[in-house]
Amino acid sequence: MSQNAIEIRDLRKTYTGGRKSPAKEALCGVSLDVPSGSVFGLLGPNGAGKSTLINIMAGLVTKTSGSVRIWGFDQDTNPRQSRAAIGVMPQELNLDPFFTPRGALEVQAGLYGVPRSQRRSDEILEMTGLTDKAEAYARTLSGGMRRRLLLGKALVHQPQVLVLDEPTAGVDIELRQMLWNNVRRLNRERGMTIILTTHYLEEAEEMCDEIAIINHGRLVAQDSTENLLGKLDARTMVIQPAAPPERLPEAEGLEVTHREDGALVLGYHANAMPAEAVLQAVRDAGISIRDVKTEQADLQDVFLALTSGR
Ligand SMILES: Nc1ncnc2c1ncn2[C@@H]1O[C@H](COP(=O)(O)OP(=O)(O)OP(=O)(O)O)[C@@H](O)[C@H]1O
Repeated sequence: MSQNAIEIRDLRKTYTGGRKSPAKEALCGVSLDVPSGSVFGLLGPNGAGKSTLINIMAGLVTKTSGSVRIWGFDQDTNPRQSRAAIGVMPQELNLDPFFTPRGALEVQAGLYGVPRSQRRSDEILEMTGLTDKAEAYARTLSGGMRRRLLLGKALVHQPQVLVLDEPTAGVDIELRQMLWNNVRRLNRERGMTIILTTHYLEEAEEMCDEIAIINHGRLVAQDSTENLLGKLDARTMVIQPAAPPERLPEAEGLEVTHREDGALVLGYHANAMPAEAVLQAVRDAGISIRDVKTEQADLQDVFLALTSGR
């Protein structure tokens, strides 16, 4: 087993256009490593290329060029093994309405060549909370139940890598909790590598060890969640002076603006300048502080900084 669950090199995808639509370059040379055992977040604005990337990994979309290795198996030279190593929970609730959950799991296991003796339908139904509905037609299942069944289907062949495409988009809090608890358990107890896309940045912040941000078909950042948040270390300190200042604080790397309401807005980078140094610059300017507030970056800021205006 390689150290990386997924290794992608210079991956490109151009959707060929039709008579009315021009060709679209959805991925413009993406290289990406997903460490095995991690919970990995793939983030980006709409149309960035996330689904294209996931669908190529899943073998559902054909790449234009580049290479994809899943669990050490190259997609081109070892298609069967690389496909067996990955399970995908898609975004769309595409289920055959006339299958029961148990039937759908059995068919999926059959497609992956899982021998009957090794099928785990009962266990998966239990895990996804569908035991009671095991024999109900899929068309009678609620949206939440369908989503859980899609998770179950992604797990029938016990893949080492589980990919979740927007698993919690539009789902209620209870189902979201259940999905995340399942995902955490699969990651912690079975060491399964999890790759997910989400629009909920707090969710990525909470769940993911590592995050890649993609925009316009290019990777714009990949790092541990902690480093990514640390990198964008822009801070703002808002100070209400006790009296109108005679001069403004000065220090290298400190940006100062004076607001109409008298407040001083101090912009600085926490990695280069501790808050104490900012306060010292304020005191050095002879300003006594009536009130102080700080704001720090969250993933939303990182995301905006990396994806806006490009
Ligand atoms: N089958 C297709 N034919 C032509 N263009 C496509 C096709 N699928 C996607 N695209 C285009 O490729 C680009 C990337 O789309 P993709 O669905 O991968 O983005 P995404 O990041 O997953 O967005 P979303 O979050 O909205 O799902 C978009 O401009 C999209 O319009």
